[in-house]
Amino acid sequence: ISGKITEVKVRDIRFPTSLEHHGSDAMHGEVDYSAAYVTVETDSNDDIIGCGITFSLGRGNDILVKAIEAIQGLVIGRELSNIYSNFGKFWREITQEGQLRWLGPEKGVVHMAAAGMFNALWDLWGKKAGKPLWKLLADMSPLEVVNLVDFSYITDAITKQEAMDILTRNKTSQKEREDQLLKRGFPAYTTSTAWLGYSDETLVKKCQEALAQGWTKFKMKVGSDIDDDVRRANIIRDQIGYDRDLMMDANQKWDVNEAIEWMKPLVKFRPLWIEEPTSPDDVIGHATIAKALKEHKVGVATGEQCQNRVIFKQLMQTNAVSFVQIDSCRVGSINENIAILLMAAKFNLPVCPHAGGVGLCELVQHIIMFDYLCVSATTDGRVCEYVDHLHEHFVEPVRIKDASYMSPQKPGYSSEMKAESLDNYEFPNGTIWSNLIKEGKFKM
Ligand SMILES: C[C@H](O)[C@@H](O)CC(=O)C(=O)O
Ligand SMILES: [Mg+2]
Repeated sequence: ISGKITEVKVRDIRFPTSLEHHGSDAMHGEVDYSAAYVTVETDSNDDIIGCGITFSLGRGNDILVKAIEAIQGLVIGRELSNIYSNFGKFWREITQEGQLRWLGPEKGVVHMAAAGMFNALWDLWGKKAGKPLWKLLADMSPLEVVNLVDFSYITDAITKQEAMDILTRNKTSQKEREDQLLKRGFPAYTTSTAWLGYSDETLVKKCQEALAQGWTKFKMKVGSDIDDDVRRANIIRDQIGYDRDLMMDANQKWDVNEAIEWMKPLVKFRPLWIEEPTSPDDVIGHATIAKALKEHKVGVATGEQCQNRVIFKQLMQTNAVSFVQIDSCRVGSINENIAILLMAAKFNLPVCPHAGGVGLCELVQHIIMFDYLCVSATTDGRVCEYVDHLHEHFVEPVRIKDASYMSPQKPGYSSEMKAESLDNYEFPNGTIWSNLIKEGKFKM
């Protein structure tokens, strides 16, 4: 790939989802799904622009924009051939930059900023290669994949050679899985039916709509009030029955012992997992909860706010996680997510990605499809989250058929947003926001 990066732009894009309580949970009451939206331009004459996002809940999205601007200078002027010929090395150069790393390292705003930048660089690579990213990755040799990854701090859990072995053993059967993927897609579950701020009537209506659309796996929010959780779980089980799967998500609400206690009246609803029962940094706490819930056959899921591959490693090493929830915008883009997929394969744990928000479904579908084709090589016990909001703003929105993600076909990472949406939802001066502010519906 020839050419040089000439420009990186970042925009603060926000959607007023709080107006209808979409996205609400026990810790994040009123949220405005937002994207720090990155575009990367080059000096080639092909009009191709790499588009990437990183995700936030509204306030603070401007901080993400600033953090991405802080790495702009490290990217502008770089030759594409130099970046992509050893992408793992370039990833390390950016995430370990001697001054910026003090703000992380590899965690929080700076790491999410790196995710936004690398997501745009991945989109650019896919578009230049003329392939959707799942396919670009799937067509790489095991060695090329391994070279995308920074193995520092995880070699006690997985070596490069072990990663090569995992990728190599799956190559011969890859074609069959690709045929399956193109026909059937990758299995999904829905979270859109049971946000915490929805009334009981909305809950029933949304469950019925989802059942009519063929959904078989559902996630509900818990953790604000135990009686409320029991009532809502009853409503949902009444609607979906016990042949379908139900997952529960506490979004970090509890202390460790509180989580174990709180789950006691909920285990009778047979949740497949309890998600984020406690602080995302508490590895031992997750292990304690997982051990206590094992007899009830309730797994522990976590990852959407897991800061990097090191914490994922520890969660896996200590049996603290039963479902690994990678996220496309929290850790350092595809490069770091591949490290997590490889560790999950080594520890024999299913990866069930976190998605939703704005654009998270569009992006993470590529990663889980690559996992199916080249890393785990199975869909057994695997399911990718789906949330039915804001897809209309994307040039290639996700396609769901029979409760499965159908594989994206356009070149790139499906991360490009429509120009009109960007203009309307730019914060605070886009038309949507200036009207809301004028009408007094939003306070700065
Ligand atoms: C604040 C977000 O909507 C969060 O509740 C999403 C989440 O936890 C999930 O989708 O899982
Ligand atoms: Mg969650």
